Amino acid sequence: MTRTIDYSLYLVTGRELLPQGKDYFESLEESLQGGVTVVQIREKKAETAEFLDIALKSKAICDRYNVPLIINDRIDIALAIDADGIHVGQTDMPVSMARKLLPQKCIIGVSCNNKEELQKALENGADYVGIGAIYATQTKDLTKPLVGVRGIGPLLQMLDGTSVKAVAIGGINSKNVLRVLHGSVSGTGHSLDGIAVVSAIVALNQPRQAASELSEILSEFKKGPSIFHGMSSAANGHTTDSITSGVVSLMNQIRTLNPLVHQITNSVVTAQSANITISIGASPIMATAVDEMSDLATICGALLVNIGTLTPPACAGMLAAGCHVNTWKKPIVFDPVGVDLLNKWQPSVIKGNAGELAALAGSIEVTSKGVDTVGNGFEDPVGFVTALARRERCIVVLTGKTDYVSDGHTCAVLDNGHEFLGKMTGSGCATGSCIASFCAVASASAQTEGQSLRGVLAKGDMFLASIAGILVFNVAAELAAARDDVKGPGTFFPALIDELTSLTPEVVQEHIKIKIV
Ligand SMILES: Nc1ncnc2c1ncn2[C@@H]1O[C@H](COP(=O)(O)OP(=O)(O)OP(=O)(O)O)[C@@H](O)[C@H]1O
Ligand SMILES: Cc1ncsc1CCO
Repeated sequence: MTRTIDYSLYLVTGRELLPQGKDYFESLEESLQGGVTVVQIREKKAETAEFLDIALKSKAICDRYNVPLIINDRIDIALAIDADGIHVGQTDMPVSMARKLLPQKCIIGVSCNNKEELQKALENGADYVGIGAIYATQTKDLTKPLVGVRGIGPLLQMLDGTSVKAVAIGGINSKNVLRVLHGSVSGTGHSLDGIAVVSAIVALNQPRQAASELSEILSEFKKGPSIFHGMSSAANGHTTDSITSGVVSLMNQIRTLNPLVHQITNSVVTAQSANITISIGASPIMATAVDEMSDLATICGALLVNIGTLTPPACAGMLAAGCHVNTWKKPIVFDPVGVDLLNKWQPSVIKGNAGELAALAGSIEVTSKGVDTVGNGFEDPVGFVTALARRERCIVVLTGKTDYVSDGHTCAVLDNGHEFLGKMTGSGCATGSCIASFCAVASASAQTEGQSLRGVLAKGDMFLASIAGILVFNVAAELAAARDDVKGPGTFFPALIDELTSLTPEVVQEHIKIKIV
């Protein structure tokens, strides 16, 4: 009988990484006390006798904690110490051959970097796969491309319907583990069975503490319901009435809370978006320098990243800002054109027009001319946003004449707005500023007392906040366009700022055009 293995926190040893003066066996024991659930002994340089000695002593320690032990590469050592399994790389003993040599109870794991390697591992009967490298690391020379967080999901999907388990490896630590867990869930809801770490435990003086922190994050993540582990939305329970009263409540709070909304946006709209943010009752800060990002993340209520006119310094700022804001569990609204940033941090909301979201989704149904969408948009916009929200594990907002907001289960269809918005540059960017401002309010006012936030990337109902941002902007646009002093898009914009400034929740409630599908 093969032993059932809990892959959650998979420690790969690395003696060369131990802090000066730290004993290898002491470090191993402390890691086990912290909650490591499986150990792989990796000794690339040791002679056989030394490897054997380390493996035997490690086995005795692991046995005391009832934690299975796996040997890297060396079948002879695995056999000699009666290990629970063996882990092979792509250039080591093939899985099928190892299977013949090892007792039936031994599990076999294999490192995989891409679909071809994973397919081979499946055909050869591997019990688990180590997917990596996710991030660049110093523990291993990389000869293959990084898988990246977003590369994990498609590989996990290949394991659907099999009993093969998967862990991700490469540069994972307590800072990025939640991003890896959230960002790697496949479109079919397949999530990682665990994460493998080396330096995030071994290189520390307090491995017990490091392991226990990682273990807590992992178990909080796994507690969440199915595909939506830790996602910020209560959309499932929403009705049009609950949305209307939720929007009224967010509007009532925004002017007293006056949240600081950090926006890294394009050079075309920076001042315009900052003014719109002020008019709805929030406070903009449009900083882009990398050095400021860590401090800003502590004081802002939400972050907006819009990549319309991307320059290398702004890109570096976006990278840093998103990582810091994720760490503080604050909302991020992403207005996309390029997707690589999403390997580094997890947005709470993605907002775009049909052309932008089609590009993000890899769909050819809709194309863009510059920043504008060509044609009528998607044939099934509700299906599209719902699928994209599921895939990206965040709220997705599709703007246009009609706006669609989905959390992957429920879709809200919003029919407010005015055609003048389509004739003004940066109206989509402004919608993003409004959404980010309400995300800041929803996050700040979220009821989280007594609730662990360890498995969650941002608190608050981002579905409701996205709807509030769109409604406030679009109802004010209707009021502005109807004014006698507004003759066209030129006079419309100042009137829009005025209407946003004086807009009340009661007026929004009167004008709201919403359907839940
Ligand atoms: N014809 C229209 N009628 C009503 N509302 C509209 C119309 N066009 C756009 N809007 C509203 O304007 C806002 C921006 O949406 P849009 O899809 O135009 O963004 P965008 O294409 O990203 O804009 P930009 O690239 O100029 O920033 C949304 O709130 C949307 O509801
Ligand atoms: C016109 C334009 N060009 C790059 S960003 C932008 C603002 C609208 O998205």
